[in-house]
Amino acid sequence: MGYLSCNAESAIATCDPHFKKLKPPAAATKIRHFNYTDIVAAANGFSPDTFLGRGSHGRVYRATFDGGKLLAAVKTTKHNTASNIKCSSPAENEIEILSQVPSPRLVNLIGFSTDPNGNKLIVVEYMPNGSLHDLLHTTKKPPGWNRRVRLALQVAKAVRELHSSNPPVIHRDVKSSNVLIDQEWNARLGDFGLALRGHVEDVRVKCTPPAGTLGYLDPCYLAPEDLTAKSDVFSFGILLLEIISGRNAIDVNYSPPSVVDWAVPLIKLADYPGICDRRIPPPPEPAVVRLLAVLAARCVRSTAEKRPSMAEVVECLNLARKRIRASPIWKNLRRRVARVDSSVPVVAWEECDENDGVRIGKGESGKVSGVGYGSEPPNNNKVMRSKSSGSGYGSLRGSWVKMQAHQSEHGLGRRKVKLKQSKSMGVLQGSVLLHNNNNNNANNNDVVIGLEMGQFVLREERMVEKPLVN
Ligand SMILES: Nc1ncnc2c1ncn2[C@@H]1O[C@H](COP(=O)(O)OP(=O)(O)OP(=O)(O)O)[C@@H](O)[C@H]1O
Repeated sequence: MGYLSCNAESAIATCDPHFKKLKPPAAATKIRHFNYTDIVAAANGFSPDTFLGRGSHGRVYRATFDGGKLLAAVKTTKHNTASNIKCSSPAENEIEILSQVPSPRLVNLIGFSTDPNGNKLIVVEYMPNGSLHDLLHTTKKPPGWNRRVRLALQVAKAVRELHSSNPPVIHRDVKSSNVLIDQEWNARLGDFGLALRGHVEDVRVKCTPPAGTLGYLDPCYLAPEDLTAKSDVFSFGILLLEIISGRNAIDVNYSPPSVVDWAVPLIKLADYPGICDRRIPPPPEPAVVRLLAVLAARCVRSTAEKRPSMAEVVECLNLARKRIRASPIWKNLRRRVARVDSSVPVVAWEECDENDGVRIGKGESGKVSGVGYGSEPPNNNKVMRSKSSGSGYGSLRGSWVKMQAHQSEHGLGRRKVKLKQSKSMGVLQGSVLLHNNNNNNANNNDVVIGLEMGQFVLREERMVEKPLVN
């Protein structure tokens, strides 16, 4: 019983079994300075068969170094001439930050190079299973709840690690396309082009204009001095809503298009099934969705100070994960799998779930291809494809933000949509107690989530019958 809080900020290495399984990052070793000609050869002359994708700063290619021993991703970049502010380019920034905070939770830096035009090339660890965006929005078989919670937890731990490093790192671009999936299907946070390392009072942090991706950008972050770690918490909240609902941060197939404006009112009404991804069966424990939904709503609250810290977010997600794994269905599944093949270590199977076996369709170029959805969005227009396009830049009160437009094939054919900034609706009024909808499932350990005046309060306690009092 009691409010959730986390005092385990520095306990990653000792308390987290997942961490122990992770290999030490390549970046823990020396950062390499590659010859440009070696990079060209390793990426097969930047041919289409090595092309992985395109971002707002350039193209990404698969490259093989050291006689086939090292598989990496090479990010080509161009200096952003649109900005008249004297600062390092996103590529230089990424190299600087990633070389200082190697972690098995991040897409680590292996090395860098410079092309004949002076543009930087960044060599990072290769992530063979695409991005979380691909996994959520373009796979035939979207991930189930266990996998979703596990991925959310891994991202949360990555952001917590950044925030607790000294000096802290604020990522500023937490979003599903910047979460890549490694060989063991672990989530890794990448793309540090916009990240800032330093204390809030540091000159560099104070002088850097706001930046981020529309749809994920904290509405409180309008001037350099507004930046705090809570801006990453907001973006993580959007990501969590995306993970719960399977819909994009901004999606014109929904009304309202912003996931915050759409989901938070439903969460206020305790309509948790209403925000769940309809392509997958409901979670074995209904309380898990409540926990996730309320956590996401707390993260996107309009008052930054009232949002939880990433340490608290990790604590909540740990609780959600434990509840899924403690459910009878999940225990049965593990027991049955262990019986079928006793030679397979249970730990390996624990990472799978009811929707495992996700395969990402690859086009000729090796880029993940779009696949039709198995269910319909609320407006009953069948979405055949919902895919993040390359980002452009737009001006938001004098600052530069990436605009992540979502193209949709929607009866009228493909169209590009100009997006509006998403607004937070995190502040709640009124006092209400949200009971478990399915009383048959109630037991002494049920999670009861209370909504109190103006704020979400998350408690784990025994089932109670009367409303919470302030
Ligand atoms: N380390 C990597 N391993 C494998 N694929 C990668 C890697 N890094 C990026 N990609 C792929 O390359 C594509 C472009 O990535 P990039 O990070 O440049 O842009 P983005 O995150 O999609 O968009 P933005 O630049 O707006 O943040 C993505 O589709 C991503 O899946």
